[in-house]
Amino acid sequence: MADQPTPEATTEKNPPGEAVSQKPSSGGVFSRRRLLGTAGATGLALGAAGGAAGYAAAPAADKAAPLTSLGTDTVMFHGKHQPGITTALQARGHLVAFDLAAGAGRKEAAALLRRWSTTAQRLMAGEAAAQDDTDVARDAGPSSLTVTFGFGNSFFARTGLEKQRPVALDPLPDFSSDHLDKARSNGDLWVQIGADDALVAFHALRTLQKDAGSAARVRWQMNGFNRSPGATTQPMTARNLMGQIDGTRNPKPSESDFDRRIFVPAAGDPAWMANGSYAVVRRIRMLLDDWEKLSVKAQEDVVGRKKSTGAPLTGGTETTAMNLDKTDADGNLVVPLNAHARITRPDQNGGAAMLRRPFSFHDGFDTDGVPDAGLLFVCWQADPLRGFVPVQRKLDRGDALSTFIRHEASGLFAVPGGAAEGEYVGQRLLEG
Ligand SMILES: C=CC1=C(C)c2cc3[nH]c(cc4nc(cc5[nH]c(cc1n2)c(C)c5CCC(=O)O)C(CCC(=O)O)=C4C)c(C)c3C=C
Ligand SMILES: [Fe+2]
Repeated sequence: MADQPTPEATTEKNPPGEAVSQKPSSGGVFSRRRLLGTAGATGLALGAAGGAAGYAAAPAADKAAPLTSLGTDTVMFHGKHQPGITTALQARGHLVAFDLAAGAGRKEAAALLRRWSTTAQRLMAGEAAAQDDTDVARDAGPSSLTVTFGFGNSFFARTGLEKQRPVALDPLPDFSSDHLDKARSNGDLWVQIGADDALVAFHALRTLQKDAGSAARVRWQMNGFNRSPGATTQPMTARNLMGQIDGTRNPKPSESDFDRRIFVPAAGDPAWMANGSYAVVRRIRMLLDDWEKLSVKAQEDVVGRKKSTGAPLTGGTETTAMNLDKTDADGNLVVPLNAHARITRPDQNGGAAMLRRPFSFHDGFDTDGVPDAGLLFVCWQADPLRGFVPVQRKLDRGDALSTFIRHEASGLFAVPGGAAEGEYVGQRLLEG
């Protein structure tokens, strides 16, 4: 099995938050975003850069120097893990859940995952869809397109695979602050699409939806975005719609416990989830009218970090360790007890950790002018009971940020390991 390039490339040479592409032809590693002088990533990297393949390649006579390398950046479909987990944040994202159609079972699901995998592989390589391509992504390279597939709890009963359902897919507990819309939650199948070009991302979404044919129909869809590569003068961790630097303390692939925290072990249970991960998806509305009324100082107390730099309120730079015990001249804790960045720390939650890989969203304004905007919070972990659940329980009991956010939809999905060459995603489940 060809592993995806491991993100060790995020080393001292590449500051936290920088995306790195590997260029297999030269064997060397170069950072596209360093070349472009930008970032907007989570400190996670990867992607093999290659020439734009398939219909993205212009006739030789017309070839002009590319404006940037953004279009040619390619992430590999085949690998130990699925793409879109440790891949640097992309500028555009679609999250979409499908339900199997009445009468569709294991056979139809297997055929669908086979079709989807073929499409994902082709599109991620910059090729056209196998049939009836719409030309929407024509002229563009793969633009770091990733497609990631997952299974929801309800998938297993519908396909007669109950015995294969992981315990980790048991429904998430209710949280007292939840305002969940069931119609926009969960689903039999989940697809995450990310790309640095909006047309490339839409093209993938539409192609995969057409591939579903009569086997499955869309249950819900959410559209998100992040900063575009090249927008900042230097590599930086992304900001969210509250203006905070968000992603600083994500686990790093270079850390020794990264794999253990984020991925199911190769010998894990059930066997078909080897090298997979569990994705928790939450549509979190930000109450921006209230948030924006706060002074910057008050906003910083909510999080426990400086808004401008992301540094802890106890001093230093973005990556300086937070001094949890530091007090001011009046004896008050500098980082308040309910500050979000204090209470979400693994050392305050029995070691619970997750990899946050969100997209921002903005779905217009309500009739009263209130923005329907926030965070499509996607987090990855080897086991939600040792990742999202204990931390969200803690947040539910008293997080300073909770006054300014509302969880509106929720999903939990089992995302199997990456497909080997010649395999489709989920084959070990569907044909095991
Ligand atoms: C249950 C998990 C979490 C939810 C839900 C959540 C929502 C949420 N967070 C921010 C903004 C920030 N979060 C930050 C850190 C942080 N948040 C979580 C977990 C959840 N956040 C964790 C595990 C951490 C890291 C803790 C640590 O290891 O120190 C930060 C600080 C900077 C950073 O480290 O990323 C910000 C800012 C928003 C806006 C939000 C919901 C909309
Ligand atoms: Fe957070």
